[in-house]
Amino acid sequence: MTALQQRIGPHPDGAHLPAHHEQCLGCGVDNPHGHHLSVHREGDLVVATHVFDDRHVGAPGIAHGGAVATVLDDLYGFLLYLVGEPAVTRQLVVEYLAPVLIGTTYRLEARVDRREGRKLFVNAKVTALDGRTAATSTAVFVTVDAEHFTQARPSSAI
Ligand SMILES: CCCCCCCCCC(=O)SCCNC(=O)CCNC(=O)[C@H](O)C(C)(C)COP(=O)(O)OP(=O)(O)OC[C@H]1O[C@@H](n2cnc3c(N)ncnc32)[C@H](O)[C@@H]1OP(=O)(O)O
Repeated sequence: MTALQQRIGPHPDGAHLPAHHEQCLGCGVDNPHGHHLSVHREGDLVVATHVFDDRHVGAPGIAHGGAVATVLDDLYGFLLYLVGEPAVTRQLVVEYLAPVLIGTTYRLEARVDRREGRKLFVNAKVTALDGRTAATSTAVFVTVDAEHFTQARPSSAI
């Protein structure tokens, strides 16, 4: 079994989900520039509790929109563990409803809305602990085979 197949699971409800790989910008524990996203499964949802820090600032005190998009994109990448197949982002849409504040705790959650062939239509939201939604998102992911991930470095495997 490859490392990718092992990561894909299955994973039971409540389980902590493995990072995509150690250097992943969203979730890799060894990436010093990364968000170190920690994600678990809640039924059909993938969920993270997350705090943006000073490395991800845009306007003073406010997370950069690209950083928020990065984290949402990576969170979607955990849905592949529920789907049971690797998939990659084809389209990512973010609605920034309110500033996402540096040093503030947010709940991030994502789910698969529907599947049509290889296309996964997914959605997500970023909610402050007082219940206010700071961002919503939709995306289209497309399932791929394992060879997709060896295009850049044929000898590498994830
Ligand atoms: C452990 C695994 C690691 C996972 C890491 C996750 C990290 C977080 C997520 C990411 O950051 S992924 C990185 C960013 N994304 C990419 O690098 C993907 C780059 N794009 C591609 O490689 C190709 O475009 C892709 C593999 C996604 C699709 O190419 P294909 O040639 O295989 O498919 P095609 O272009 O025919 O499109 C597939 C289907 O999607 C449809 N489609 C494309 N864009 C669409 C769109 N915007 N909305 C709706 N449908 C869309 C398209 O019409 C078609 O529908 P049909 O199958 O019904 O014909």
